Amino acid sequence: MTTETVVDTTQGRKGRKITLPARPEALVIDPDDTAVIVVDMQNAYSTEGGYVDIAGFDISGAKSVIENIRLTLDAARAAGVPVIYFQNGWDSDYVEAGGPGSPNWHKSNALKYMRAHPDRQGELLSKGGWDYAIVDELTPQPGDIVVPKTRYSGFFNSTMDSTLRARGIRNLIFVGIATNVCVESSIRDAFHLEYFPVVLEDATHHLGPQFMQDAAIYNIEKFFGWVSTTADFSGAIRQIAPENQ
Ligand SMILES: C/C(=C/NC(N)=O)C(=O)O
Repeated sequence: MTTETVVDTTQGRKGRKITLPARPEALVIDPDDTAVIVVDMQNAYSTEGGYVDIAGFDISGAKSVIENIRLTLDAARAAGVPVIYFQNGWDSDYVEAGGPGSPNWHKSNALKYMRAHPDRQGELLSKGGWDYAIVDELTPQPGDIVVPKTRYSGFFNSTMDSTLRARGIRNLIFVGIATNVCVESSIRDAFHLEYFPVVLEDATHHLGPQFMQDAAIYNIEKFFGWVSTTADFSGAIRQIAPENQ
């Protein structure tokens, strides 16, 4: 069992340092090496009438998560920390979704729903459509970066890794939906690509039973990263906001 109480991600490099309260250890991070990653905050996953709602998943917790993400993004932007959105979906012909030769064809609940309800064909997770759009409460702002993705992990078939490396970003603060699908998938790949992933547990929502949220947070804390909260991140990053200098 580790006896560390603080992990210094800066490894002694010069630069600004803030301490982010987190589990299993607090993290010392350089805000200039840090970005907030907003995972798939689209109508598809957060809004009544969107894909996961009509597919039968419970999204009743999404509204509070949207508010916590809004608070997180306000704090990040005020401190000059980059905000990067993942946006999940495919072209309107679903070529990017893969055909029957792709496991995605067989596992995607959106594709399966549209095959069972042909009148909805072309509506779910289709680029340019309402379901694919970022929710109104979290519209990307000037200077934010939007990275399209076509699978659960934002590090596959996307520009994400080069977008981060080009900016020297190594600490990734994850918020979004779903904790146990695209958030955890992206955190796992971030970890394997040598990033320091942190999830803000009260700014994420799961798909499925409550124990899936608990399991995903356990997995991240124990094996793939660190866990913090909206209040702890906002409080830590506020130290470097220009009005507080
Ligand atoms: C099941 C699912 C999850 N998406 C996500 N953003 O976690 C999907 O996209 O079909």
